[in-house]
Amino acid sequence: MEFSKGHGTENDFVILPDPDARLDLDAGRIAALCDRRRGLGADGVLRVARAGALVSAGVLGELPEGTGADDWFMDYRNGDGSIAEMCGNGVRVFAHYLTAHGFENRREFVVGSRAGGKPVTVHETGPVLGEVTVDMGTVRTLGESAATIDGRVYPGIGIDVGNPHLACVDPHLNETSLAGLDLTSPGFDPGFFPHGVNIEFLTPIAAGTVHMRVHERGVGETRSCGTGTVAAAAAALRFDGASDGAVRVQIPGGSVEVRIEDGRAWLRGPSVLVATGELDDTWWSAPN
Ligand SMILES: N[C@@H](CCC[C@H](N)C(=O)O)C(=O)O
Repeated sequence: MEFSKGHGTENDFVILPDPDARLDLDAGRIAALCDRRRGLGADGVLRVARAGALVSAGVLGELPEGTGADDWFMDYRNGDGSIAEMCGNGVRVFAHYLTAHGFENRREFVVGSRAGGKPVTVHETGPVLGEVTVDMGTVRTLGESAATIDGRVYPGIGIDVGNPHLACVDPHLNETSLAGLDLTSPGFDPGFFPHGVNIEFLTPIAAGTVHMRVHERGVGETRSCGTGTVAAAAAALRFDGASDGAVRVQIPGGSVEVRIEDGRAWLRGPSVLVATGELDDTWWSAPN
């Protein structure tokens, strides 16, 4: 069974080409595959399948908005095996993979996701390096909430980018103090976020840039989160009393550019394809 491995600003994924949606991606298998000791190791899995095939296989109940049956669908799974609606870094890596591996000849096309079809523009696509812009769609503000770390409260704003985020802009944070935060298990209000939440901690905008770290639902702290960078940019602009603008978001794994206009966001950043190989079928049928 073929796999590839790739990352977007060090948010890493195992990519499973499965155009006809034949694979059984149960949570135990995904968790074993993503485990950094007993599996290949990754923050998540991207299954590459036709949207129509996923509907026929019963993985999707119906075609998501803006997605055609022949569109490629990013069937995203978190490292713990849970399903998430969207992954911003994942879409960039997915689009790069499709073009670099001959699944797609166009440079502009739609990638299906559970949060709807996401138009992409592939600026560069080499065997290793890619650069992609994703039209992330609507950024929806959910209201004020807060995260806690070691009893300290970080006020934040709930933001829906297809998946849920709590973006906490703290004017007392700088790059150094941000690096010192313990993001093992930040607290949040489960009444506000009944399905869990991705939590971003960030500095205000200075010279067009924010510094951000993230704790992802279903994974833990990651080196980057694309949807999280969009939520962070929206929260940072709002902190400055603005709604539109371009923000460079610096994360531990690199940096990306987010542009927000009239409540819609675009995410531009790199993608790296690291390896392609074969998973052992015996291991896949009973991972241990
Ligand atoms: N890393 C992703 C987000 C993946 C999903 C997230 N953990 C969730 O459960 O919502 C990104 O780049 O956006």
